[in-house]
Amino acid sequence: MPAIRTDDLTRRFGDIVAVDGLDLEVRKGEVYGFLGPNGAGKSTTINMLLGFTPPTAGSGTILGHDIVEESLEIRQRIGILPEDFGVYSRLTARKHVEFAIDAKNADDDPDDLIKRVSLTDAANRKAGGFSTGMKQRLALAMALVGEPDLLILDEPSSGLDPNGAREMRAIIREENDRGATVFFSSHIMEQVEAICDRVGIMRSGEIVAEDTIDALKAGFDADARLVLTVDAVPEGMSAELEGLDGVGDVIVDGLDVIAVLADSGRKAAVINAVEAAGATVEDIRSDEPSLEDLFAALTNDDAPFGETAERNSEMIDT
Ligand SMILES: Nc1ncnc2c1ncn2[C@@H]1O[C@H](COP(=O)(O)OP(=O)(O)OP(=O)(O)O)[C@@H](O)[C@H]1O
Repeated sequence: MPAIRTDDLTRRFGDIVAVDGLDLEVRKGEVYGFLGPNGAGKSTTINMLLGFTPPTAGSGTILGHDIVEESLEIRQRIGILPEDFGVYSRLTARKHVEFAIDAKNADDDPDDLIKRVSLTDAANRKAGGFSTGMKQRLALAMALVGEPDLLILDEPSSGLDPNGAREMRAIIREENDRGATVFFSSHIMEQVEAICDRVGIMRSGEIVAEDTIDALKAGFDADARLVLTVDAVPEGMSAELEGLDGVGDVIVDGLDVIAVLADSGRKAAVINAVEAAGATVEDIRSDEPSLEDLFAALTNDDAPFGETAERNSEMIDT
């Protein structure tokens, strides 16, 4: 039985199709990153999974329970960190965690959970005065109550400082090591790359690619980024290079000239054009695309990898 499964899950808001026939399967024990640009439908999907938003059509299960009919059973077994977590201003952090423990009939020590999210110094303060990152830490402490089988986290790192983001990663790993499945949405590619077993990339309400990050990258042309180190950058060279067939963006970073190639067969043409412009090429490298490049290719029509994206056999037809 998968941790999460959806069949043709759909949600419309008037004329807007926020989630369009989504078929998703998150396996037990994996860390699954749910990616997509603003407005792609991630939060709407999560809200349907959590029983906050009813689907217009389709169905879904979490740990075998129906997301519409059995949301109470589901809540007992999962930990959630919703988008826009609202605190009770007049209650302390400890009271919030105690509430969550009572609601789940769990026997956690609230102070242990508060310590895990580094809020010990603020445990007795009213949450109304908390910063965004502190509220996020508090929400995470509440999500961890009762050793949930599945954690569903909507942008868990939003509002966190770099230390907080690192701690969040560590907690996700610890929870996964204990056996929990983790499903989270994020815009932070380093975070995703560091902890996900698989990712699904959503666009306009549909999943456009789903696989391990390595497999997704392998489907792209590894030579797609050409980095030339030159002795000088003649004026107007970037514009000239961008005008070449098969060449997308050209970025100049000091004496490095980075050309994004839609066609990796155009390397020689770029090198010739750089030398024709009066520069000497001192070093040549080809970089593999980053997850950020993949994301751009799959979610942005103008992105330089758009054509290669379609060639990836792992890509799902849209
Ligand atoms: N309550 C609502 N009423 C009307 N439209 C909505 C509502 N909730 C979401 N939408 C629309 O549904 C689409 C998907 O939004 P959603 O919030 O799910 O995207 P998202 O992928 O989570 O975006 P972000 O990364 O910005 O959080 C958007 O066009 C949004 O405007």
